Amino acid sequence: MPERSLDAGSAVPGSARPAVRTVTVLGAGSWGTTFAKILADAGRDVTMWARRPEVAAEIAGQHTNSAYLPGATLPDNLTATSDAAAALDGPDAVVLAVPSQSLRDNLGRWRELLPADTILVSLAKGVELGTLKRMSQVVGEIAGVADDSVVVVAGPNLAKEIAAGQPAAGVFACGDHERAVAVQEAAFTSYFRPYTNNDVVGSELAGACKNVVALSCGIAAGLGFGANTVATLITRGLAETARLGVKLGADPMTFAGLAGVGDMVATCASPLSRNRTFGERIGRGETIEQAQEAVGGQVAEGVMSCRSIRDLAHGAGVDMPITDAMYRVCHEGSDPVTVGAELLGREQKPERM
Ligand SMILES: NC(=O)C1=CN([C@@H]2O[C@H](COP(=O)(O)OP(=O)(O)OC[C@H]3O[C@@H](n4cnc5c(N)ncnc54)[C@H](OP(=O)(O)O)[C@@H]3O)[C@@H](O)[C@H]2O)C=CC1
Ligand SMILES: O=C(CO)COP(=O)(O)O
Repeated sequence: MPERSLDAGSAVPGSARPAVRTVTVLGAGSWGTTFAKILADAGRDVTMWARRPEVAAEIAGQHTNSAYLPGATLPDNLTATSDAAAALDGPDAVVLAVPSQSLRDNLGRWRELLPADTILVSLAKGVELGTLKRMSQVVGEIAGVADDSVVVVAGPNLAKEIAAGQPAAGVFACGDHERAVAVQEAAFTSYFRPYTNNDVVGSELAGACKNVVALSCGIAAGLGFGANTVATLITRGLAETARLGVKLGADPMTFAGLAGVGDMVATCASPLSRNRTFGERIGRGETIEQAQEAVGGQVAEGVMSCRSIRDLAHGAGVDMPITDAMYRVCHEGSDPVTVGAELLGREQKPERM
């Protein structure tokens, strides 16, 4: 049984707020499936698109997604298909839940199928290689909508915990407050509490950058270092994230919120994080390929985003030493111990710089 009635998302009479009663989630990985479960538990009729027919059949027939969320049972008002046209037959909102570097290609295939005026929601936490665009900018370009009309989901949201019903909060950022509230209402359950925020730039950059910092925390753990080292990386990682964000127009307070410190702490500290796990394997001396295997074919966005965020920071004239270090480890084959020593030995400076 859904927790909330289907009327919960009705448009407020006389208001510009769109109603969100039916939702399509494009992508059936860990977070896509968990977010779909949240929406269904909140009373929405949800259709998922999975690129592999067997995944769609399992979700629709058995109400499970054993490859991504073993042990979780999905609600009856959540179904799935591998036919994108069928999935996109008139939903009030469309949630984009594929990895960042695949969003442009996937969305290009779906563009003609998107219903007019549907609310587009982005779950991806990354910065596109080459274009250095945030995900809402990619969506804006491909779907032909204003970037800040896209609702961006951020915050400390490790999928497996939320799928198990553990309490968490998220932030839904959008330049159009009514759209953010419409999705907030559609995703409010007893275990997931969404907040709204109008800082799309800050929320997206916070979500992308923390994956890179989580790699560094994983490496530190893999090298055998303890809480002081991890806390130092979290704090200085947040400092360089905020430096980039503010330079690119973000509200500095976003980095003190769920999208900032919230997600940074959850991802950098949890063994459930794919990025942290990836880093830990590297710290233990494994190769990039072995580390990728450890995350079971799932996406560790920081591995690609350390390159795009580094390029973005260079272009903006912002110093991001931890991101630079992760780029060198992941893409230039640098030794994590040497890179760590260089990070510590940088020129001394005041904390707030
Ligand atoms: N997992 C989490 O806890 C959270 C994840 N996020 C973010 O959400 C986004 C999606 O993550 P998540 O659901 O966890 O990802 P997963 O790696 O768990 O799943 C990716 C999904 O996208 C599909 N897909 C479609 N096209 C591609 C492609 N070209 N390459 C790879 N996969 C493709 C995959 O299909 P197939 O199964 O066929 O490979 C799969 O259904 C990421 O940006 C992530 O950072 C945000 C918050 C929490
Ligand atoms: O974004 C996440 C938690 O908020 C998930 O992090 P990972 O992709 O590292 O698992």
